[in-house]
Amino acid sequence: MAAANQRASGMRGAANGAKASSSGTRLQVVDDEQRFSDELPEYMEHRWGLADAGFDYNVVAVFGSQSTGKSTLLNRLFGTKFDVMDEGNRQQTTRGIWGDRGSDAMPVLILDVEGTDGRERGENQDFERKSALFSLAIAEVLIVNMWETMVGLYNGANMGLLKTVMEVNLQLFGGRREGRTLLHFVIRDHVSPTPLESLAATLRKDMDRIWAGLSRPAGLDDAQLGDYFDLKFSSLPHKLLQPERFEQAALVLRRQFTDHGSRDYVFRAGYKRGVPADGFAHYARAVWEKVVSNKDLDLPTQQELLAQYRCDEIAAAALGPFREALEPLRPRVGAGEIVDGLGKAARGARAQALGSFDEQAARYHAGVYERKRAAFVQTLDGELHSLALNQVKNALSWAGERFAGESHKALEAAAAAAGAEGGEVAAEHSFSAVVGGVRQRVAAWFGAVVADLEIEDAAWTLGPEIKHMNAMLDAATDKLRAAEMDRALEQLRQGAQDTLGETIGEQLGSPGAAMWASVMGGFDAASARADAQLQRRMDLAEVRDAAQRRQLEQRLHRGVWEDAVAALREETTDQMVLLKLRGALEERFRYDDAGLPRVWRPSDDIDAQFGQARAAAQALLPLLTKIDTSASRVLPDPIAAGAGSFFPAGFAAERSLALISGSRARELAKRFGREADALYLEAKRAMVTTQNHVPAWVLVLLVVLGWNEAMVILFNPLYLVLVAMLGGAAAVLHQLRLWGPVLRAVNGMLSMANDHVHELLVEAVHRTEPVAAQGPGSAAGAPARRAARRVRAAEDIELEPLGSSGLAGGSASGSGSGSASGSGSSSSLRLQDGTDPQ
Ligand SMILES: Nc1nc2c(ncn2[C@@H]2O[C@H](COP(=O)(O)OP(=O)(O)OP(=O)(O)O)[C@@H](O)[C@H]2O)c(=O)[nH]1
Repeated sequence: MAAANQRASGMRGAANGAKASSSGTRLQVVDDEQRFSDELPEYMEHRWGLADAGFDYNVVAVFGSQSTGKSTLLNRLFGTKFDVMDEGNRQQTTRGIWGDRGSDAMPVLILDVEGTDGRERGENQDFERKSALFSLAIAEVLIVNMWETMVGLYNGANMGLLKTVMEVNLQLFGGRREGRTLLHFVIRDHVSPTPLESLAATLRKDMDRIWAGLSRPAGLDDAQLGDYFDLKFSSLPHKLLQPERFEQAALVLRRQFTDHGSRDYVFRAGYKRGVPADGFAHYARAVWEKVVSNKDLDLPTQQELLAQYRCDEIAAAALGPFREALEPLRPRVGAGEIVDGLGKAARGARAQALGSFDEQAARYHAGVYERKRAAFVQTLDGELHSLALNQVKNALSWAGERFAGESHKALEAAAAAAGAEGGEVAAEHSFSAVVGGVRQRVAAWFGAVVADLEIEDAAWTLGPEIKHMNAMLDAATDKLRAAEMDRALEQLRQGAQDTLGETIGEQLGSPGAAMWASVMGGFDAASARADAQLQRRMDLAEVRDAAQRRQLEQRLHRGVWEDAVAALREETTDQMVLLKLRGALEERFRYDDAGLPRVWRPSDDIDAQFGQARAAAQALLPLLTKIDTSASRVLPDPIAAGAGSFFPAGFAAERSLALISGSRARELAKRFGREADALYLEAKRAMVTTQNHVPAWVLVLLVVLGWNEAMVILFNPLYLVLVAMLGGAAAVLHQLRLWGPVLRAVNGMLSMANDHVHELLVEAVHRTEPVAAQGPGSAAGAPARRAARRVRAAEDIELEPLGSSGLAGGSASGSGSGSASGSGSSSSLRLQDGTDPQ
């Protein structure tokens, strides 16, 4: 077995040089090259199942010379399987420090320590001191194993080593160490008649002597051995010579380690190191490293270090499930969802994590635990705060949308209700009532979301988010109010436009001197009504700021004014103005005072009538060129914009008055003149047509006188054929619609003939001029003047086009001379029969 153990000792762990046994549950905690095993935590947890034992476990170590049956004793007491030296090959069996758990679920961690005085180590006592010091520091019970024959010996009983170890122990772990250590002396091969008490007394004296001779650190001068150690003594018979008694005594001794009820039960509460099982591995390593480095070590400080380490470990372990619990919720919140029950889940995960932390970490150094707990809480709450803020952000966004959406709907419903009530907004449909109601609902919903996320003892609160939400709702309300006022302005403006448009259409439809007074009266009434309604709408919408109210009033006034101006401009387009002027002209010229259409007779003074009617129509044009606001009681006089004015600053109030520019007015006057001329000619034609009507008796006379000629034609084949041909040609022309070109050709021929006659006449007049010069009263002069008038008339009649500007100027004088009195007027009349209308 020793060989096997050697082989085991010879193996080097890849990580730390220490190794586990190839069989069983033993672990070489410290190898013979003083390296501490990395596997101890794993053994504590899985192989030995001690990690969850809390404080309910014990640590036992053994101290003694090499090959004094230490492993044999431990195996008997705890059912372990530490290697025991082969009888036939006496050499060191245990190298380094081995650990194992007691059998039968005994919650005892046993450390089998390499024996002292080993041949293999020689003079080098370094390891045996360190291992002894380590055992003394971490074990509650240190079994000091020795042969009976060693009792009383100083070196043989390892008293020298024990002294050194106790001395260093005092220096390293002195002062404030917690828990004493039981030094359990087990005397082997007790075969002499010397009673155990006697042997114990000897050893106790040796211990006192050692203690007295210790060099103590400052402050520990009065420290007693009993302050640090309890001493207990047992003996066992010779294993080889008295095997049965040995086994029985070993069983009795075992009960001292297993029987809680036994009076000799060795594990007392006072020996506890205060290290929970799950922190033991770390603690043991820290002690070993301190022992190896031999630096100053304060055990409570070490416990603090341990506590820090363990608390961090526990916190990290508790953080895992905490994050796992919240992990599915994070992406949902990140995607903008408002996760139902997030607060509950968060609080649950937090409580679980803290509970788990408290359960394990509370066993450690109180100060460290409190600090670490606070840090852990901070970590948890930090993550929860971030999650909560994201949820609140989503809720905020949703609250904003919901507020805007519901408010819009409610306002539209209110507007519809107001429409049904004839535009009057009832208080319950007012902006403040409608939006206030929605806001209350949204705020309550948001408050519930926030309340769900609050954590009672968290360092943060979501109060600022409520403020944020209120600010957001304030801003959204302002926006809605502005939109509501825009809508109100639009409605009021529309209402004003409807009534005012009617007045404007009516007044400008038949313009007159009182037109502007009526229009302005309508404008004043519409403005005042709209203003009164605006005041009410502003009150209902809680627009309280005076400047804001003034601004809205000005916007309304400007809007109503602009609509009025737009309507006026529509009424004063070129077409409309010409229509109005023509209408005015026709009304006076074509209709009589009774409103009946005139039928012109030769006796009528058509020129005078025309002149008066045209003058009256032309007088309307200046009236339409500019809005006359002088009759308005509402509009400022002079009309202006700016602070305190009816119109907002920047509005070109004065310019808005102009309807028709000067150049446009002149152009319109020309066009109207031409249209008037056409009307005049039409009237003239109508009179000529009346005048040229062929009387019935002429027709009768024509039939009577032409009877013979008709008979001649009828009964003369030549004439008949000729008439038939002419009739056929006329029918063809009519069918082919060629009368137009034919008539134009005839006209051309007539025109040429006319020119020729004209020349002849002029020539004849020139030849008769000397006769006419004899005096106006001469008989020969009268036909010549008539001929001359005919010539001038003929000249005038030929001039085209009809109705040039000369008519507007010349004829406006109302001279009554038919064709503008020939005073340079280009207005002419071509009569098909070539006669002068006068
Ligand atoms: N005489 C005697 N021999 C014993 C007793 N117990 C064990 N032995 C023998 O002593 C030898 C050494 O026993 P171990 O248990 O290996 O001793 P150890 O102290 O563990 O040895 P190391 O681990 O090498 O220091 C073995 O051969 C045992 O059989 C005992 O009580 N009396």
